[in-house]
Amino acid sequence: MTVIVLSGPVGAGKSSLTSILSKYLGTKPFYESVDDNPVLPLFYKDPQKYTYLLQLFFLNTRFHSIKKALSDDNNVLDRSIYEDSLFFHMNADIGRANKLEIQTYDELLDSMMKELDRMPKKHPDLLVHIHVSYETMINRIQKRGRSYEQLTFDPGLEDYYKRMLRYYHQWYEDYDYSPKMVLDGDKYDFMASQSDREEVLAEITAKLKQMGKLPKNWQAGEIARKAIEIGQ
Ligand SMILES: Nc1ncnc2c1ncn2[C@@H]1O[C@H](COP(=O)(O)OP(=O)(O)O)[C@@H](O)[C@H]1O
Ligand SMILES: Nc1nc2c(ncn2[C@H]2C[C@H](O)[C@@H](COP(=O)(O)O)O2)c(=O)[nH]1
Repeated sequence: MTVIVLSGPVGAGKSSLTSILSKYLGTKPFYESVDDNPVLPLFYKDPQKYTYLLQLFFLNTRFHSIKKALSDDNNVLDRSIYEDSLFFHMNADIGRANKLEIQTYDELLDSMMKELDRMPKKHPDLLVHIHVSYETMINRIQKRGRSYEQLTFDPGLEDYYKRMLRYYHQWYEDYDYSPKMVLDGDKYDFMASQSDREEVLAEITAKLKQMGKLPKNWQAGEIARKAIEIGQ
């Protein structure tokens, strides 16, 4: 049973790579709740008011999806539960949560993590972090086109995203729940370039192999190769 979690800031390419990687490995993808998240647009409109509610919403949905993912055989998750805390504390640091909310959130997260002790496994086998520069992040956010994430919607998002990149830098340095690896999200265009896509997948499978987490005779067969052809 191998659980892979992707991490990275907004627009890094987590959802896209979750889809590609899960098809390639023949495993199940688990996505975070975005389009069906009623609080997300409210948060971007009025972060002061909705930070706490959004965080509870994400924690709740992520917890359910993690519980499912950790009891399944093999799967790939788009974002880790550890990043929830990064987001909440980043927002709290800019004054969007009060002391009581911070304390309640931290205690709730702690209880939920303890609850995961009862699962067949608590942490992923591998964290794949996608590193991107500010320029790449903004280009990808524009390309995806969710209106409330655009700088034109709120110019204050420039500071928010730059802060996010700094917090992520430190977060990745400190992360030690599982083996980890970083991909250069600026360098690889795994959406448009077939060779970039194959290189990224080769990096990940090499790491899994080195960890003994790839079935011994696993190699990309015809089905896997077909699944990762651009345009599939
Ligand atoms: N490596 C990449 N190269 C070029 N475009 C990418 C890359 N990764 C993602 N994209 C594009 O950037 C946008 C955001 O990607 P997405 O996977 O939704 O990011 P995330 O889930 O990390 O927020 C999408 O339009 C996607 O097609
Ligand atoms: N305030 C928070 N926002 C979060 C959290 N998790 C995700 N998000 C936001 C960021 C994006 O606008 C959107 C989807 O994230 P992607 O990185 O997949 O684009 O949701 C959170 O915990 N707190």
